[in-house]
Amino acid sequence: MSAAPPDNDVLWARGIVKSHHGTPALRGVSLAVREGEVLAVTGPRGSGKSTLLGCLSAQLPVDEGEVWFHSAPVHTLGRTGREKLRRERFGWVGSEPHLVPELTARENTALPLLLAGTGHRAAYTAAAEWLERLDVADCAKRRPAELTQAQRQRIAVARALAPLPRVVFADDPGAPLHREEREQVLRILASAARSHDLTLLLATHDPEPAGQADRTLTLVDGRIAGTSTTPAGTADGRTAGSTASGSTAVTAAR
Ligand SMILES: Nc1ncnc2c1ncn2[C@@H]1O[C@H](COP(=O)(O)OP(=O)(O)OP(=O)(O)O)[C@@H](O)[C@H]1O
Repeated sequence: MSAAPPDNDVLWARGIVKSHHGTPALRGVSLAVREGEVLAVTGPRGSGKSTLLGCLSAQLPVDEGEVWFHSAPVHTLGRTGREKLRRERFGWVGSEPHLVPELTARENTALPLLLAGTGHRAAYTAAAEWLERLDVADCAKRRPAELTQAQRQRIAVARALAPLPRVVFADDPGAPLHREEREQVLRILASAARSHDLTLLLATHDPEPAGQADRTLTLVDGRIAGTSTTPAGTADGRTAGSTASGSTAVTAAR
């Protein structure tokens, strides 16, 4: 086993191999994610994006390789340790919002805070603030069935961000939305992560959201095929510094 990764890397992985029931999904992926970075993971359908986010977010155990969250070796944790890490440090936004149908938008947003032991008043105040930031404050008292898909997805983003996790994983969060809504949700997600100094990993098969990211990794067939960086201070889709990389993935990813 190697020593813990450098302090300024919030996530660090080396040689991740992962198969689903014999189907290879990741074939040796290495990367480092800096604290506060917005990292996009792109690639065609089936290239391994969801599996990579699953392994990095402690949802899926790796078959081979190492995953570190700061100085904690995630790859050695059992199921309980992985659940605790996810609950306390990570946030997740998927392509479906999966809200609790019986609860209002505000109650859904407050739920992870309440489960983590935050007091009722503080949890509901934070939930209201996040709904406001996500521009869905007027939905606070409505239940998911009364809302549009775009509103539900914004509430799922508010719910993920409200506990201020250290890392937010977003797996194709714009997938069910029309282009304009998708771009808005991704922009809000990226800017909320930046303003609260959260690290954001955003998986998508759509190359456009890469413009919101500091850096973009491209996966092809379970391997990192390239990485590109967005010039400092811009998040408008201009990219520079592309590399094609396989065996030098760690160097390229830093
Ligand atoms: N639960 C599963 N059971 C079997 N095979 C799976 C499972 N999940 C993923 N796979 C396979 O693993 C490979 C990588 O899938 P993954 O979902 O990680 O890719 P992806 O890039 O996220 O795809 P998409 O853009 O369609 O979401 C694919 O070949 C996929 O069919």
